[in-house]
Amino acid sequence: MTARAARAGEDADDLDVEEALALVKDAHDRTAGDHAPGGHGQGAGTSGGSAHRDATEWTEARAVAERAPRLGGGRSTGYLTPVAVPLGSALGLTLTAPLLALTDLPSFDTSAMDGWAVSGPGPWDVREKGVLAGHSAHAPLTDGEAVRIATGARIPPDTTAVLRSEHGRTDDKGRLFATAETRAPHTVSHGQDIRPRGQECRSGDQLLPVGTLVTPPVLGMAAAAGYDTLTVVPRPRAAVFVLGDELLGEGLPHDGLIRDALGPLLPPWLRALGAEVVDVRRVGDQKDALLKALTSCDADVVVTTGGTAAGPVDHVHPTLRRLGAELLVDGVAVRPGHPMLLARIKEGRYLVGLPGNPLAAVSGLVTLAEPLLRTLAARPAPEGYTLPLRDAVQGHPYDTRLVPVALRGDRALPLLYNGPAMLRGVAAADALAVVPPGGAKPGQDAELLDLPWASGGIGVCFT
Ligand SMILES: Nc1nc2c(c(=O)[nH]1)N[C@H]1C(S)=C(S)[C@@H](COP(=O)(O)OP(=O)(O)OC[C@H]3O[C@@H](n4cnc5c(N)ncnc54)[C@H](O)[C@@H]3O)O[C@H]1N2
Ligand code: MOO
Repeated sequence: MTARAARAGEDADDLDVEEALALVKDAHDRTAGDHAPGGHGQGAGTSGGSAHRDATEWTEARAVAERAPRLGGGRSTGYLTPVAVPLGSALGLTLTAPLLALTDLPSFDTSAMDGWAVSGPGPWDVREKGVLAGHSAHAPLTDGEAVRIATGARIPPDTTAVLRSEHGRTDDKGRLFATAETRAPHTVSHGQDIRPRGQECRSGDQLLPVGTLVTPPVLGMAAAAGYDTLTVVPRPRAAVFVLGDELLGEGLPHDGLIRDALGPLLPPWLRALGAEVVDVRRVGDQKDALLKALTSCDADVVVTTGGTAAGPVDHVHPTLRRLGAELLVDGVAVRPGHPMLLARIKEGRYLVGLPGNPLAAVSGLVTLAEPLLRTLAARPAPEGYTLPLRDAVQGHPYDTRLVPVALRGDRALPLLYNGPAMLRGVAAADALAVVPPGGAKPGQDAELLDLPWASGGIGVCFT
């Protein structure tokens, strides 16, 4: 680390979130549509020349990606073949069968409190040996008898109620009395503090419907109801191929070479979208390199970065042609990211081609990879929502713009440094705002796409 980097690290320790945001949010007289102080180049919202001639409209592109697995032969549901997995591996997956109770819950009459199981009205003679949770049946109580009982313990037959420990006292002869706190001393209401068998469910009851996302409480519910495994849609297997000979895996940029920003960004983001990342590779710019990489990979979804345009070493389109792949989306009317593409390589195998510019790649990820993976994994669609934008956002004349925003109270604050080659804005963002062609005025409602970790949802499984 250089002295300067070390100093920056020290400074960063002192920054709170607001200060960090001040580095990327609107300040002074810049409009939120600017990409950077003095920003030009890097393609303003209107950059990139004229719209791609056959570009698919942004909403339609997402719909095509979502539908693709349902239409490509194979399973009409679109999702992958369900498997039974141990509870410990099911978090974030979707149930393909309703969760039916395998037992009554509680499965026996249970004490809800620590105290005494009593039979009939008090006072009661207390039996010597108490009842602890996890022990099997005890002898029935006789009228006027009590036994010490723990929360969760099985109720002895002929118990009429449980008297909480703080509501009873024993005299020196070991006789138990209900104290004044029970309002009507000597009596406890029938069934008090007993959880009857089947109170929550009977064996066979439907606890959760098909399509439920497995969350931590679902895992707990399934375990309580007797499950060791759950039948779920497995995670789609994704591979990441990072194209470009100009990319470095470590160190500082030099001699026209730059750091690969997408190799570190994509795998955890794909995991947050529900994928299992099975392969991350750098693929060189030689003519056959991508073809070779694709033919040696059996992932459900291959995500490539770079090489989508028409430059001399942009191999994605020619390789797809050589493979006889079906192009489902070839360019989207969105900025950044318009050269993104989606192809079906063969039945059940997809390629999402992300542009090389890093924010353009993020745009392709949320536009094409997210809905595709969602259908393959049978995950529920995120709830759409809108918030008013705090500031105006410059629009593209024809294309939708995706602009990093920070959520502050009930407003979305557009962030600077949102040019296609920049990650500085999105690195501080909570969501991407969908800005329609022509732009948005201050206070105008914008649709927001939460970044998968920002909502604190189940997407936060990076493992
Ligand atoms: N004549 C035209 N040129 C370009 C157009 C166009 O319409 N006509 N579109 C521009 C737009 S918009 C984009 S986006 C890019 C897409 O290009 P590619 O997908 O072919 O990507 P590359 O050329 O390989 O790279 C573009 C840019 O991004 C950098 N890059 C690539 N990979 C990474 C990475 N893993 N980490 C960091 N940076 C990366 C690369 O060095 C380039 O600077 O095309 C425009 N050109
Ligand atoms: O405008 Mo490009 O699609 O840089 O992202």
